[in-house]
Amino acid sequence: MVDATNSNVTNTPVITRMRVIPVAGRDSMLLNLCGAHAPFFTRNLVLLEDSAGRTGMGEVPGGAGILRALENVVALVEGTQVGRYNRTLQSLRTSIANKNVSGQQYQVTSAAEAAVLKQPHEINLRLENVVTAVEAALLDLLGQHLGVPVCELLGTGQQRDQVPMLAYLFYVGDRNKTDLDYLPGKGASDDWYHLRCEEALTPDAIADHAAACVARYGFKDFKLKGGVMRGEDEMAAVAAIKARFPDARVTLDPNGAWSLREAVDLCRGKNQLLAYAEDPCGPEDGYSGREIMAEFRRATGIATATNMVATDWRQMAHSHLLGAVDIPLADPHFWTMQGSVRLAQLCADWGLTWGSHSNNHFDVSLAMFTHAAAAAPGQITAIDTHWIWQEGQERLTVEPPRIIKGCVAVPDAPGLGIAPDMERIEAAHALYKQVATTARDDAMAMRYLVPGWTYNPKKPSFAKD
Ligand SMILES: O=C(O)[C@H](O)[C@@H](O)[C@H](O)[C@@H](O)C(=O)O
Ligand SMILES: [Mg+2]
Repeated sequence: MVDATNSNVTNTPVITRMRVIPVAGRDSMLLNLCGAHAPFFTRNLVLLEDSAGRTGMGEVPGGAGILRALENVVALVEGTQVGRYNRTLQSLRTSIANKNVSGQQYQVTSAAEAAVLKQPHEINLRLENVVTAVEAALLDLLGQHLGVPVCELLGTGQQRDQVPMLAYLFYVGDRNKTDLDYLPGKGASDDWYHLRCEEALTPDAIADHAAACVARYGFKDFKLKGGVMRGEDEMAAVAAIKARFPDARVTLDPNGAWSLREAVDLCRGKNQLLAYAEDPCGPEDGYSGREIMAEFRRATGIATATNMVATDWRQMAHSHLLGAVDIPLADPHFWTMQGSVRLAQLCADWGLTWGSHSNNHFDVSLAMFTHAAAAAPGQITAIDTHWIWQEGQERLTVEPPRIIKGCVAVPDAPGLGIAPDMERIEAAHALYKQVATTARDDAMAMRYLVPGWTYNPKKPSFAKD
């Protein structure tokens, strides 16, 4: 009898080398509930080489914990067959679960993570990040082997040719008040390249950012990161965007900083302004974030989105029973690419709308988002991407996907449709070695603007008392 597990009897290529490369890129002083982005962000890159001489790529959040976990699974990936990618991913899940990754330190970097850290889901998110890095690279290789784009290998295959993205706007702090190494935007060739480096704290400044983004990328959808100013001021900023682009879909995401009462007061009757509300409120008074979001939704009639209260299947089930969330933001980096598309299939059948959350990322992740969204059936909402803050100055691939008319065209090329630029990758790795601390720390930069500043999940970070 033939041993079907023997790699000699089937003919998909074998993984000959797995490289895990931590990389860093430059960022602006973006404000959020957790503080201000430092001048550098980090990511973990996985490069898989196979016996056919091809390279597959995957990118996930930075941080020492994920890096170490990825390094620990190299032996489980090398020597495996590309065609048996699910078996390989399953062996990763088992191995990581057995090693109990929760024992490692994981630092709060964002409100989303802060909420998650209070719960055991932290473990799942970490595990899925590790799995996704390898999954993306394996799917990239399988797609190249079969001659089809990755989206054809996900769910029921490619559903669209264009993936809508949103303009992810932030309040921006004044980098001149720090001695940190933020890049100046002066003299940049494009309005947006210049503006994204300059202070933006008023509704007008935010609307100027929106306009510069539209001019460069043609967006029709906007999201403002809130949890920074007073709720009224943030709603005024949304109104300012809407005044310039009346047909646009606009949302605001204070990362659960508002109380239920505040959120209802701010949003009730604002259906003309807000296309939906992203995590307007969160857990309070002994009620879970899902329960509070459900109450918000009933009280305002405004659709809700989240990357905080429905971040895995178990939370998703509770969320659905409560009627808490219309738009789960199923970021493939923590749902896995296959998991994110499975959730999209469920959304399509259950009358929900699929979307995706993001963090600062390079162009490999942009390709991963694009393929997951391309395979999402039914109606989707324009997906988050931080890429506009990096586009034009950062890249790890030869030719990054481009945002044109608010969309990324789904590549026809096999795999993820990207090719590594090894020079750029080495440079981003060198930068990492120069600047990386163990984890992202948004409080550090914020303390330049507000001495002694500390994180409070229920207090906008930059609002005057
Ligand atoms: O500051 C940021 O980049 C954001 O707040 C993210 O960290 C966050 O995860 C966000 O994208 C979100 O939607 O919650
Ligand atoms: Mg969010």
